[in-house]
Amino acid sequence: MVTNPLDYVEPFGKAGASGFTFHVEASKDNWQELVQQIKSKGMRPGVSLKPGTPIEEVYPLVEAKDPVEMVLVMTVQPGFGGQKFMPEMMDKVRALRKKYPSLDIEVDGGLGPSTIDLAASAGANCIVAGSSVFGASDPAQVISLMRKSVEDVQAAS
Ligand SMILES: O=C(CO)[C@@H](O)[C@H](O)COP(=O)(O)O
Repeated sequence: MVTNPLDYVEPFGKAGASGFTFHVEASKDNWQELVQQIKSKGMRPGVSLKPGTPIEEVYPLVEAKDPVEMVLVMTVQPGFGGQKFMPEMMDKVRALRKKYPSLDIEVDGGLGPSTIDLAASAGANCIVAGSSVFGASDPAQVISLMRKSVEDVQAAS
């Protein structure tokens, strides 16, 4: 998380990033400008929220005339890898999926074989995973397992 995301839009765009996700907590006063700047640099805008932030805070950004295209629900406190997944964050994912059936919903923190089904069944379709992949003896197998969990939920809905 950075506290001044606007400062990073241009350098990230120049570096070739395809998406730019900023924290709603760090952009209360300028998220509209941020979204416009991100799009003007050819990147896809997303918004993230910390575990203590109510999900309702991102609704205006999803429903704006110039909307974000992805919501990232943090399932740990932002900062470092290897933390424990917070299952109670799935209430936020469920609320988002119910309200926005085709929105990209990402989860980040503590995702792996033991937590992926909870996230996928709640409606998450983009998964950030660090420790479970990089610490695995067979990373490709862990990725396949998680992809299948998401695909199985999508196929059933
Ligand atoms: O960096 C953070 C949070 O800021 C981590 O959540 C990683 O993005 C994912 O790491 P694991 O939890 O999968 O180890």
